[in-house]
Amino acid sequence: MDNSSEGKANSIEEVVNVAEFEAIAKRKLPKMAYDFYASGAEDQWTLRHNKIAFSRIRLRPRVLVDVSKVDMSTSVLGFKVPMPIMVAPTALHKLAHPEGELATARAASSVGTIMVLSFSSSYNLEEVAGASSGLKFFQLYVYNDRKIAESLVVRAENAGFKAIVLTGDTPRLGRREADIKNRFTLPPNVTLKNLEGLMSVELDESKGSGLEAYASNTMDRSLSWKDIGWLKSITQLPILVKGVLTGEDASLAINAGASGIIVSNHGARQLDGVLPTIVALEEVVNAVQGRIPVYLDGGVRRGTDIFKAFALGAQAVLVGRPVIYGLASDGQAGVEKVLKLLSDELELVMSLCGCCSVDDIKPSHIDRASDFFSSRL
Ligand SMILES: Cc1cc2nc3c(=O)[nH]c(=O)nc-3n(C[C@H](O)[C@H](O)[C@H](O)COP(=O)(O)O)c2cc1C
Ligand SMILES: CCCCCCC(=O)C(=O)O
Repeated sequence: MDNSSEGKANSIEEVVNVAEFEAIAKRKLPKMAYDFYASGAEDQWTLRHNKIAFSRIRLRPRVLVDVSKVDMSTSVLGFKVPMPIMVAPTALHKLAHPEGELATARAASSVGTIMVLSFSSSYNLEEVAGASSGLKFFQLYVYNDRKIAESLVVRAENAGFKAIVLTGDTPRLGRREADIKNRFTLPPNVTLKNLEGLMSVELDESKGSGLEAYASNTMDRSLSWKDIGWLKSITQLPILVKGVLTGEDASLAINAGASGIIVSNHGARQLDGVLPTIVALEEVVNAVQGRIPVYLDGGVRRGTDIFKAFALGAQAVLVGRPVIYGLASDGQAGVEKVLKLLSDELELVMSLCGCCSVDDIKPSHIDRASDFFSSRL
């Protein structure tokens, strides 16, 4: 990726873009933690292309538009937010910072946006709910023991979470070779805190990634579209399906009663070789035909990326690694800075493209005849 200022900042004060947080985080974190956060599956082709694909889309700005007022606000599942950028669910924030998900929740709340808390968080969902008054959704994995999901969904609803994000792309964990080499395991002060009292969490790293071995024993590989009905029978909350990359699955999600879709390849950590999300987005949006909202994550690092996702039909984006790197760099303040940088950049690109609201961002603001669209990659 051509990111000329990537990695140049020596301190938080010097950071001028989101990508620069990664180098600071890398310096601060133990190798095992940094590699866990940074890596993708296998050859990491999709990891690279999640970003490259954004850079291949050109913008078509409109000029001499009155942009003296630019409003980035939108609504997500009926909740008004000042910017269309959410915190994606990512595991184990305590590996990045002692205040972990508590700091992330406070940061999301202070900028007014939504945090999706990972099932695999290192503070439990009640602790995170109590950390800030901001809007939160809960991401769900379903284990072989379905009572665990049932218990967590009820707890999330009682704690005030406003939606369940069902991750559909993880019947097994992808092959993350850095974690295999590092024999990934958890330090004594970090665990999957939501599971305390429900099951013991022990990672066996003797043959490779302890997390992969653990997931392989616990994840319910039989989970399928019919289980959305089961999920709807245990919660009143809207359900977003995360991990959709095809029009076929988008239609199945709608038929199953999903309230929204997150186009995601899990930050390229599951199946290497799948389409970059910004490329998959158009097919999903075409299949959905406006019936439910479509959100996107994967490789979003610039306001221009967010703008391009909107031009292709996304109604909000989520960011994963940048939030973790901000957290590792400077706790709550670091996450706030990441979210603020992205929203400032979005406001600028909207102004420079002649868009006063996110609804003004249209397909005509991007160049559909570029090499990106003729070759798709
Ligand atoms: C370290 C890490 C942990 C993740 N943990 C989860 C998780 O627990 N549940 C989930 O649905 N997705 C998880 N994801 C995927 C993110 O929700 C999101 O799809 C991805 O990070 C977006 O790509 P980006 O990191 O390029 O922004 C994780 C991603 C990373 C990098
Ligand atoms: C439930 C155990 C597996 C946690 C995996 C977290 C995750 O999704 C990731 O990408 O890492």
